[in-house]
Amino acid sequence: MHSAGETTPEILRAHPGVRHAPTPKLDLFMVDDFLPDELCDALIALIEADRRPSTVADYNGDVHFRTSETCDLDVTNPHVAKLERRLDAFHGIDPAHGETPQGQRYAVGQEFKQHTDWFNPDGEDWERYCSVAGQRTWTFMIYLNDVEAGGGTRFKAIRKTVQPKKGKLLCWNNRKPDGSGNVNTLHHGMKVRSGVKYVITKWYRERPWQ
Ligand SMILES: O=C(O)CCC(=O)C(=O)O
Ligand SMILES: [Fe+2]
Repeated sequence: MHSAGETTPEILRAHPGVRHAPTPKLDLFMVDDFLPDELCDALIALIEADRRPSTVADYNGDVHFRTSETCDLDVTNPHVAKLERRLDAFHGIDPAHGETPQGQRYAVGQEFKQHTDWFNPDGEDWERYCSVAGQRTWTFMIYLNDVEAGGGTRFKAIRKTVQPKKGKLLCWNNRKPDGSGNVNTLHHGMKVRSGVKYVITKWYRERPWQ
């Protein structure tokens, strides 16, 4: 059995074309062509139209840690609703556990340095971000375009860099089997060298988000 904020490797692997990174260190999955090109283009247009500087939790003093821009997507928009339905059908997680989906935009030279998506229970922002809905469980990330150069997502613990590809989904479990944060999920949204990079990020929580 798994809880409402969860999915399982078995559920994910049941879909055609899903690849599982061959490592015991974390559960990481990829699938190409998860979103059709037209939907990627529509989501890029939404990100272009409404973006703000990205923020971080537990600020570490490095103003260059996350230099991208973020868009809080409007879930009443039909393209965003389509994205959400596609995700729901894929992972089976109760949609109530999902945070508002975001778009991220990286221009040349922008990056998100190595971090985990789970929050540090001893960190100063735990109360602010996790007191109601709890820890992040799963991360779903979708590349919305092909990037000319750079912009890969690097998982150092398994020496793997995932290259952006239009419509490709990447997802992973942020926790170890005992529910605590898995440091092997540390990842780096690497600098874009040429072109612009757009991604969707959708995070799930242990308890309902809203
Ligand atoms: O852009 C990437 O490749 C990684 C994005 C990311 O890690 C995040 O938004 O949490
Ligand atoms: Fe991340």
